[in-house]
Amino acid sequence: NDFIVMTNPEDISKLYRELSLFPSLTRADVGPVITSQYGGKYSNIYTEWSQRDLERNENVKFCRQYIVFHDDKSVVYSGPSGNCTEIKGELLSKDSPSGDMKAVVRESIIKGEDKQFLEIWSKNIKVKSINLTALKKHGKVYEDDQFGCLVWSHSETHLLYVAERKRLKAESFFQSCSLADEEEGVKMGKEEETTKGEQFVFYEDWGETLVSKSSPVLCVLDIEGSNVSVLEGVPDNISPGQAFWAPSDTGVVFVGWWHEPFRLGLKYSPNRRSSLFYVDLTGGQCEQLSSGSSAVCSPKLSPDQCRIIYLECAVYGPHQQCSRLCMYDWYTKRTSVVVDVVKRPREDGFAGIYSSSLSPLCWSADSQRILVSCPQGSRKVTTPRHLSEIIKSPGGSWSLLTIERNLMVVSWSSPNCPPSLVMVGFLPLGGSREEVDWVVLEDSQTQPDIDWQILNFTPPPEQDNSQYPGLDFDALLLKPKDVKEGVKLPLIVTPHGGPHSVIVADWLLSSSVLCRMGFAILLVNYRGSIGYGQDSISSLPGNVGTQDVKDVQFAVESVLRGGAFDEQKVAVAGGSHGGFVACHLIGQYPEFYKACVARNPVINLASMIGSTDIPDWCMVEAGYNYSTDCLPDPAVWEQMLNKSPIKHVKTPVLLTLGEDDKRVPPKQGIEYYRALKALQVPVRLLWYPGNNHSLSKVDAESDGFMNIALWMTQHLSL
Ligand SMILES: CSCC[C@H](NC=O)C(=O)N[C@@H](CO)C(=O)O
Repeated sequence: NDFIVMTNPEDISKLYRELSLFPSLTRADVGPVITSQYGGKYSNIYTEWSQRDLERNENVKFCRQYIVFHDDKSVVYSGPSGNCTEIKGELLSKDSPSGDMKAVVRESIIKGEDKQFLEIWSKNIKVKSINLTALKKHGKVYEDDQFGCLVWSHSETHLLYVAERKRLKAESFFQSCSLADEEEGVKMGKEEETTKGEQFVFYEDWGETLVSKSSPVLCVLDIEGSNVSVLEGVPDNISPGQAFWAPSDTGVVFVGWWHEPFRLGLKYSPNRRSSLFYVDLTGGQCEQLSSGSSAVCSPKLSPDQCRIIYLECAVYGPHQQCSRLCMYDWYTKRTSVVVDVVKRPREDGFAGIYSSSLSPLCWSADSQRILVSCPQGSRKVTTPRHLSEIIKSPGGSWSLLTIERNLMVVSWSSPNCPPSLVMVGFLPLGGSREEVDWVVLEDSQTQPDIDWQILNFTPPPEQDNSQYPGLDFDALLLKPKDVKEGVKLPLIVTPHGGPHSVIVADWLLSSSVLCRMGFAILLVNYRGSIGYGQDSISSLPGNVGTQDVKDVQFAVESVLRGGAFDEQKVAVAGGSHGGFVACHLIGQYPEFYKACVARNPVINLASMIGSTDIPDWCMVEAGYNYSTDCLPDPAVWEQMLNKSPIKHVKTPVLLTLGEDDKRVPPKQGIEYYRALKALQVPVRLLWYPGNNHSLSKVDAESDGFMNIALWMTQHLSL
């Protein structure tokens, strides 16, 4: 076995640096159709990208434009127009529907203080710059993809956005206003209203990644008068977001999340009670457009402004579920289900919709079809409304960035191809069987040294789920290419988090670097993952720590039987619920795994329920129903403890924890660290300040990767 795994830290960091250069596509907008002086028609395509900058220790955002000549049915010529430009300080931006203007919400530090501005650009002039901070009509503008939006009215005279509700300045009962403050107030012509005794009042927030987001309000800028107003009429017990202008700009449609009796984390949790609402601009009346007993998100108005499509799922239960695609008819006020929940994958392969956000534009030009990108097993595909028309795609993952007048912009990537392949193509007419003629705008660099495949597994009869029998699952296997015969590779097993999420055949930075170092990586989509039908999802709650763990072990042992891997050099790594599975694996199969890495792992469900932003998750995954008024019950706690991985362990563990994680508080990892120390098991703990659940800040991610790689090489004795 003369195969050498890369172990030198200098070489590993060089490789990481090289592969981390590939940017990812975050957005694409198609501009209006322009007719050139020679009669040819073209549109500009604006794209935004994100790239890690290891030197500056930040993710940089940049844009690049392309020009696409077409005849409304096919692309005639396309190419980039100009080079990339870095984007700084822009929180939100949006071109007006005609393409004549652009709105930007910008953050700028002035004299050491954060200020927010709303800018209007026309041609090459910034025609307005409104200091939103000085106006004091509201708090900070929401730039997140849960609530945030920046939307032009159809008339292009108003802009709609979401911001934190204004809070009165809180003062102590014992503090008198300083002379300087008073003078400043008098100079500005407005003395700020203050309130006493409210300084330390607790404000609930919406949890992980949405801390400091508590009470959003809908705001409208009247561009002509530079006047900002906060919309009235939204009920007080509702947090509004994902808003857009109703047909003819008569009012605003939005998703409202109930925040009573208290807020629960929203990130990765589209199962929160919410509804579609309409607030009328003249009377301020608010109307509920969808049932109040489900969870809805991502409403999109059709180009003919007659219908709204949105996603719907059940409240509570598994956090990610198979969604229903619903349609609300603006004029008949009737709602229909366009695509229902799919329990088992159908004959044609369609397994249901698993998404909590549709693309910003997803309608065909005739307002008859919808395009959705979502996982179907280990692949991510884009499907039009008629299911038989699933666009046949090569392996890998397709993401729809936008569709405008039937011109689709997609990004494609696979485990050996970074996601810079931007393609455009026209959606064939409804009913036609024509294939899409894709044109590549930005090519990508395939990694010839990485081989990958999708493996399918049928659990053995004794591990079948009696309530949901006959469920299969699959896994992605990445291997270094062209390994000599007889060479046995070290194997890193990776269960995903969630548990109701999935690893699709996408570009995965850390897996590709580990693969180039000489490891094989097995990423297992155990039963309970999304993309395989609702039954698969429903089969896991109550069985966490057993079904997921056994599926992963079954996949690993099946792969090892193939003889291509070194049974003495198997390690496991996972984050969050994936960390829970990893820690269970080393507890349940003590001699099998030689090293373990866990990022923000769930260690003890019983102790986590009181500190996570999603206590319902602990109840549901332990097999119980959740209600907001449920009080601690010793029998439930006993079950939660029994299902947790804090057991006898011999395997060395590397823990990577985010100080600001609201989802799986780092105390979970500390609990495990202490147990391992007491057992005298080698453990190393990395503590990342300023990081939350994902540990995705550039320095935490790159430092975490290096430590993981070196932990593996050390404990697999490479
Ligand atoms: C109470 S923590 C639940 C686990 C967590 N689920 C949702 O946030 C999790 O596993 N997260 C995954 C992403 O889905 C992760 O990899 O962080």
